[in-house]
Amino acid sequence: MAEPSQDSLLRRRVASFGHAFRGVASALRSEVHMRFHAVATVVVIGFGFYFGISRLEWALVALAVGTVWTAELLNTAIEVVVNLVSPDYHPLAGKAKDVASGAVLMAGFAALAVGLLVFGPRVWALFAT
Ligand SMILES: Nc1ncnc2c1ncn2[C@@H]1O[C@H](COP(=O)(O)OP(=O)(O)OP(=O)(O)O)[C@@H](O)[C@H]1O
Repeated sequence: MAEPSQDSLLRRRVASFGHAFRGVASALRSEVHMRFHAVATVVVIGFGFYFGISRLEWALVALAVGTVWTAELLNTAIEVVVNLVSPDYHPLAGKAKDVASGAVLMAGFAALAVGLLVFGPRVWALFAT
């Protein structure tokens, strides 16, 4: 069997990126929580520039933001699959959705901790002066 050419491998990679971005756009359209994360991300990036946070702090913020987006996207995917395979009530369907939501909650707590540690003292200093 002939090896796929470099050209067709590249085309497949580009197509995969297209599918992935379509997934993010689709989740943004259907999930109000995703839109909330998008707004929160813009606000956090704005805060980062405003307060001139360090390179390491940017890395922590990027990790926190990325983790929340990842958890929310996986939660959305799980919800969609559960609705597909179990449109009727089933305790396991409920458990799958609850556990997936739990992942978003945990990522949110971690992001909150990063936000408070990085921005908390700076915001506090603004009001204390
Ligand atoms: N098919 C089902 N069988 C049993 N319980 C379900 C089922 N669908 C939903 N549930 C229960 O209802 C809760 C909310 O489900 P729903 O599909 O409304 O998610 P959601 O509120 O849209 O989630 P999110 O807020 O993360 O978008 C679930 O976490 C689960 O406890």
